Amino acid sequence: MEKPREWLREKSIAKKILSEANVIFEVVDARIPLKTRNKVVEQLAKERNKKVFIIINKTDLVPESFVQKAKNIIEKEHPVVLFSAHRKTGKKEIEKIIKELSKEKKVIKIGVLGYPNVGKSSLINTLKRKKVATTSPKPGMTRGEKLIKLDKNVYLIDTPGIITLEFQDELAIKGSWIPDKLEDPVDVAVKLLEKIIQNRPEAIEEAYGVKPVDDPFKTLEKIGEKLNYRISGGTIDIERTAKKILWDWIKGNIKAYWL
Ligand SMILES: Nc1nc2c(ncn2[C@@H]2O[C@H](COP(=O)(O)OP(=O)(O)OP(=O)(O)O)[C@@H](O)[C@H]2O)c(=O)[nH]1
Repeated sequence: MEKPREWLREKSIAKKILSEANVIFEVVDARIPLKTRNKVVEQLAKERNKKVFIIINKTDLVPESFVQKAKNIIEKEHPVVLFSAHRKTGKKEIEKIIKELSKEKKVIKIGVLGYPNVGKSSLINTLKRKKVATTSPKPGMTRGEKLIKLDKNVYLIDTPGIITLEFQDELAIKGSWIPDKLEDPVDVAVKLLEKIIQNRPEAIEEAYGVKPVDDPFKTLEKIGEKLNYRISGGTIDIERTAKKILWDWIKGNIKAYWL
């Protein structure tokens, strides 16, 4: 099958970074830590013998026991750091890793990779102690790669999110696709609600004050009703409700998580 040009461009960015970097920090989202691991990036790193550290970011959004479970699974393959750019936890551990790495080589270049919106720029800004990378809840805000000097002989390579060949729907559920650009936001919001209902239904009640029902579409309607999103004639504006739910998910306003 012919690959879309976008995919080839991304894969070539990933390849370039993997050849330039001595080591990779792959950032994942603590709410969906296994789903936001990028298999293409990890495979490319393996082929090039580059060590991968998995930085589980946004740990402030999930319980400690959940993230510990994810850590135990991922640690079978790669070293893991539990991190929160918002709370600045895990920073010392990462600095220790960087210190160790710089003992092995004269110049260290760390490629920071991961899906859009997982917090790559936030990680870089935390390590740099000031804002050098643009952060935004809008996925895909980092454009082009950037070399950031962290210390004498230590550099970070900031990158745009690597998503490779995936469907928009799956990306949106990973928080990596702008809801307004989806062809069918209602369908995606229903899939997301289904996941939330399966894994942590109380997150819906916490976010919207609405008790979820087994049927995710009915739950979406109930949320729209509660938000009072209506179109002329008074019927629920399903599409607006769907986009609101997807944005809330991206922004971390819905406290659900799964492996
Ligand atoms: N709750 C929480 N939110 C975070 C954390 N780190 C980042 N975020 C939020 O996640 C969103 C994305 O963060 P960025 O640092 O811009 O993510 P990125 O991976 O560089 O994004 P792209 O530029 O789209 O590739 C922003 O709204 C951040 O405020 C964290 O530790 N906890």
